[in-house]
Amino acid sequence: MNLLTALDLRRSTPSRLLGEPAPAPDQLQRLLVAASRVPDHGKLVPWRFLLIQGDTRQVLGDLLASRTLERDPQASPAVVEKDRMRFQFAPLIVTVIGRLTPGHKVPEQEQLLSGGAVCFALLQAAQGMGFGAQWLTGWAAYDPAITQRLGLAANETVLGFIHIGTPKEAAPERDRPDVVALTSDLHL
Ligand SMILES: Cc1cc2nc3c(=O)[nH]c(=O)nc-3n(C[C@H](O)[C@H](O)[C@H](O)COP(=O)(O)O)c2cc1C
Repeated sequence: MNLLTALDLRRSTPSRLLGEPAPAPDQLQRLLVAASRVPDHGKLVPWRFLLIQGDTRQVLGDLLASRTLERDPQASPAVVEKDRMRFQFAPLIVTVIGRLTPGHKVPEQEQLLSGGAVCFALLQAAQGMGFGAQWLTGWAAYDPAITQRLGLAANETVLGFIHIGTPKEAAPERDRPDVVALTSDLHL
């Protein structure tokens, strides 16, 4: 399949539809290498990967559940359970962490964009290898108590939790943007 066709066929597989098997270690390595081939102004490599897999997913889910109750003691059991399960479906979550260099001549926005490109490339690479994937953040990506437990430094931020696994069923399609309506010519 050529690249253009692959782009046309890309879609997310919701994490709840993802299961075993996960990419094997050599496949994961291959995915990360492919995803790292992104534009990077200043060659800062302003991102890194943190893998969440195995029992750690359950531990993290429990952490999210207790944090939810800490943030809102009135949270319903359904909400708490949803948070407990967030990392339970896909067997592998690749956390893409932005590592910003403040004050650099390359603006922080561009550093973040390079990391965003990594997230998107990872989705494409996973699908290209026959896996399904979804880019998720959710409140946990921005919660200081959680990001501290993930080991993020002060200049780091979660750009995405990329859930990867084997689709249990075909991913749903959704309406796509009307590019004609979104496109105009510059007239000066
Ligand atoms: C930065 C970012 C964060 C996202 N976080 C969430 C999320 O927390 N929950 C969610 O349901 N979708 C989230 N999405 C949307 C999904 O990744 C995905 O786009 C959506 O499931 C539609 O699938 P598609 O990729 O086939 O368009 C996020 C997307 C981006 C770019």
